[in-house]
Order: sequence, then structure tokens, then C-alpha cells
Amino acid sequence: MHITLQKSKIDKQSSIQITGSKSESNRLLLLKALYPEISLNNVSNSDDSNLMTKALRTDSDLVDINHAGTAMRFLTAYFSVQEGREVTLTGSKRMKERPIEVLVEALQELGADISYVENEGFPPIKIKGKKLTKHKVSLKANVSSQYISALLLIASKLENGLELTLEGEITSVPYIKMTLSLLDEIGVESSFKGNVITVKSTTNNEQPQTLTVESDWSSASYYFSIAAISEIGTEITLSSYKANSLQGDSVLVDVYRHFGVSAIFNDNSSVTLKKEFSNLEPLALNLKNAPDIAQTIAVTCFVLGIPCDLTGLHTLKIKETDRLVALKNEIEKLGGHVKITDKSLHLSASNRINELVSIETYHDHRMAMAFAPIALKTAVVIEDADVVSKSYPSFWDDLKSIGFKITK
Ligand SMILES: O=C(O)C1=C[C@@H](OP(=O)(O)O)[C@@H](O)[C@H](O)C1
Ligand SMILES: C=C(OP(=O)(O)O)C(=O)O
Repeated sequence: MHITLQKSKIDKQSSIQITGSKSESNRLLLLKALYPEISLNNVSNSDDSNLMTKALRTDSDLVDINHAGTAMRFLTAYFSVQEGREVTLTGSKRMKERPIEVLVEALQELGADISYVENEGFPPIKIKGKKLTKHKVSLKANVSSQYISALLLIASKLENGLELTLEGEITSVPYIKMTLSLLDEIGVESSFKGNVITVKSTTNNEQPQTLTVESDWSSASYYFSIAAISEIGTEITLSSYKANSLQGDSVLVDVYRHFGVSAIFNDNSSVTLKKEFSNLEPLALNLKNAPDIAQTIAVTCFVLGIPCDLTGLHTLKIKETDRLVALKNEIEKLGGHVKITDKSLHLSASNRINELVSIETYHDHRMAMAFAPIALKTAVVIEDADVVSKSYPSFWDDLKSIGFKITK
């Protein structure tokens, strides 16, 4: 479904309730499968979390997680320890191009029985669940933190816990810390010192406990962008957010100050974004800790005519699409100038935006959502707009509710 966003102006004051964090939800859903006494509130209604829920419930021997990267990685670890169970874990065409070797090798090192069904190093994989007896393993930490989180999530159920040694520069660190914080919330002890993470074996925390998922900060990024592009004085209130988030993307609060957007927390349950002033200074930012907001920030800069240098983007090439190439292609269609390397993006200042450009989304929810705020300046077409359901199914309805004019 292609949609057209007419040139729009949003309400001076508006509010949006955003669904739970996909990252927190997918971790907690797995932990709930291991510790059934846990109850969850505000679980994400995203496709990726629905697929995770289904995969954890099914007794089929074929599990297809479509485009869901965290589900693919977390379930690889989960099924490895389901004794006596045999599962083939597969996904979309793109998922079959997203590497999983670092995780598979670490699990095999611990004793897991995993084999590749098509191409070495990539899904689909066949897993024969068994008891893992070893408890020490080293793995490369600069490709994806999801491999590390996957191992940590099952660690407390291993006989002797787990000691992970992380090799090389550690990427997306806040996601690893999120995993450890959630383990701590359910009573699993761990430590993260230097490049070594240890998790204690835990069998006795079967106390009933309810955990509330905070809303998704990556989804909030699109409203930071909308606020930055809107008139001074515009306010958007987002729920349910807290100042002390487990999600690294909450760094948006600091990043968007550059664009004159303030973020004030109200009673630890919502945050109000307000466009306070304009600032056209160039932006330089390393996003290795928050890769999912790179597209949002690049588009905000382009629309405002602000040059930017974004670095630390080495993981973007193996996400839903090669996000560096996708950003360059689409910003250039709109009239911008972008240079990319394998890990950085440079955007030059520009002062015009081509009208009614059709934005290709490459099966990537974040391409669709990041480019939507363009409509505050000029009409734009978003191709395959339903891709947003991967993380934020009601995105287009929510934009309409604050004043965006959207037609099919
Ligand atoms: O653990 C997680 O929930 C995630 C980790 C990040 O991936 P990488 O560690 O591969 O950068 C992020 O991009 C992804 O959207 C979610
Ligand atoms: C990279 C993402 O997700 P995943 O890796 O879980 O597919 C994302 O949501 O931006």
C-alpha cells in the first residue's frame, strides 16, 4: 500500500500513547517462557513481538519469524536449551541475509546442536535442543549486541551460569545493559566488568511478579523529528515514558536539544516535547550506542537544512535493509547530497526539498517512519507504508490524529 502525505501542519498541542518497547518486550517474553510466574504489562503490539509470542507458544517444528532480528537471535538461544525439541528457525528473504554465525558458534562452543539449512552462517538453522554443560565462551562483540543478549537471556538457566568474554569493540552497549537490568528485575544476578559478563545460575526465583514495559523510545524518535520541524511553541506529549529508561534510544532527549526541542517528564509517566528555538548549526554524532535513531536524525537534518556527520553506523548495513544505502538513495531523490562509507554518513546542507517524491522503504519500517515528517514541509509518497507494523502498527493513525493529511 502506497500512501500520500499531503503538506500538513500539526496541532499546536497533541498527545500520543505509544506501544511498549519492542526490545524490552522481546526480552521479557523470552524470560516469561523461562520463568512462567512473570506477568507483563504494556507489551508491544508490534509484528515482531507478536511473532515472538507465537514462536514461544507453538509446538510446530518450523518457526518463521519473518523480519524480526531480535526474535531470530533470541529464539536461537532459547531453542538450543529446549531439551528434546527439534526446530527449524527461518525468516524472510532479508533475514536469510542477516548473519547469525557469531551467535551459532558461541552456542556450539557451549555444547549446542545447531546446523545451517541453506547457507553457512545465515538462517534458516536447525536446532536440536539439549542441555548445555559448558559455561564459558568468547565471542565477537562488534557485529551485533543481539548475539550477546541472546546468550544472556538463557544464561541463568544453565547449570553453572555463564561467563562471556567480549572480543573487540562492543557495539550497541545500552541493549546489553537493558538485558542485564531486566535480568536483575527478575532476581538474576550478573556483572559486567571490562569485557567480561557473568550471569549466575538461578533456579529459585519463582515468585509471581508483574513487570511493566516502558513505551518504545525508537518509536518516539519520529515525534522528536516532527517537533523539531514544527513551529516554535508546538508541543507533543508521549506516554508512557520515564526519565530513567532502560532504552538507549532515550538519548533522543539530549540529541534533539540541538534542534531546539526540549523534553520534560511529567510524573514519570509521559514526556512533553516542545519546540523552543531554531538552530541551524551542523551536527556531529556517534550513534554506535543508538543505531535505530540514525535514520530519524538524518531526515530531521535534511529537512531543516542542517549538515551532519553521523558515525558509529557499522551495524546499519545488516539491519532490515542496508540503511546507509537506503538513506543515501532516498535523501538524494529529495534533492539532498549524502556521502556514505561502511560506517558513516555525511549530509551536506541543502535548502530545497523536491515535491511528491516517492520514498522506497526497502521492507524497513524505519525508512517509512523516518521520512514521514517531510510532509510538514512538502507532500511526499511513502511506498509500502504498512511496513511500519514491524514495530509500530498504529503509526499512520497516530500521525493522522495530530494533523497529518494522509490519503491512499
Ligand atoms: O537488542 C535489541 O533489542 C536490539 C539491538 C540493536 O541491534 P544491534 O545490536 O544489532 O545493533 C538494535 O538495532 C535493534 O533494533 C534492537
Ligand atoms: C534493527 C531493528 O530490528 P531487528 O534487528 O530486531 O530486526 C530495528 O527495529 O530497527
